[in-house]
Amino acid sequence: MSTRIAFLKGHGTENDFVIVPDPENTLDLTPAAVAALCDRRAGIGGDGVLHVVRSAAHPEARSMAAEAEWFMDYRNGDGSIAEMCGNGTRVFARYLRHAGLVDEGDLAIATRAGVKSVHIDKDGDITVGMGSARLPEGDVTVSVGERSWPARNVNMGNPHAVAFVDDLAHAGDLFGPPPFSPAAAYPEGVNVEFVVDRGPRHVAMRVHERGSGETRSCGTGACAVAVAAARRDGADPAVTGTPVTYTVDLPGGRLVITERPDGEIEMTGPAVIVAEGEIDADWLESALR
Ligand SMILES: N[C@@H](CCC[C@H](N)C(=O)O)C(=O)O
Repeated sequence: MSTRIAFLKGHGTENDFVIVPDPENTLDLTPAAVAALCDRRAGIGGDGVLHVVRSAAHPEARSMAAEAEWFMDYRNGDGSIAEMCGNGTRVFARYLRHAGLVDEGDLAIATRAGVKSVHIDKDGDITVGMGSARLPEGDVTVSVGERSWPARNVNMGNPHAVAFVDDLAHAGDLFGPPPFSPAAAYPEGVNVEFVVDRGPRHVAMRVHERGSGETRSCGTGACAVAVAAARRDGADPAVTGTPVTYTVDLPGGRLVITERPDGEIEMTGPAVIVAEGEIDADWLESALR
């Protein structure tokens, strides 16, 4: 009988994840193993993996252990490592609650982008304090087919290029990453958001994620879009002293993003656990050969 590895499947506005609880960090989750798990035909399927580890047991999180017991070791679907995943943080919190490891209310989760404060509401939604956005200077152009748009650099711990377009269909079929220039703008790659207006402080977007392709939602992307839209609309909470809220519609659902005068950005949305089971360790091993 082969060894079994517990897993769960969850999503946040249809950004879906394979959740692998591994409190003592005993699993060797190589990039190839992550890609095999995320494969939608030969594996379980997901945009990424949420490796659930005690902060004290992970070399990248040990320094955060006093503030946050749990570390979200997030991996993209192609096995690459990303600094932060907004939807993943909500789903991670939902898992901790589901497993009885935390209560409803406030908790802290360690990520590669620092400790994030999370609130699990009784009504089911989860709010994540995403930290503040950085808006690096520099002009970037994003292209799809014959069309090109200027894009705004927004860093939410991970990099984003936000392009306002007339029609989300202009983003085309995002099988491959849309080219951007200059290439030097994002040496580590970038997540690209295409945005249209839906109404006052209400936008809709599509996203091509670094390491995962087009996904049905991206939490850090929605925050980047809200900040880019606010600056375009002349709204800066740091200047006015008033919080600004944008509703962001994504193919997989809706997120509400509030930027406060101190720069802190709060993202609120759903997070769902849909299944749990066991991975056959022999299959995973053979998938790596
Ligand atoms: N889907 C995530 C972002 C995941 C990381 C991203 N693909 C990257 O490489 O930066 C989210 O909800 O924020």
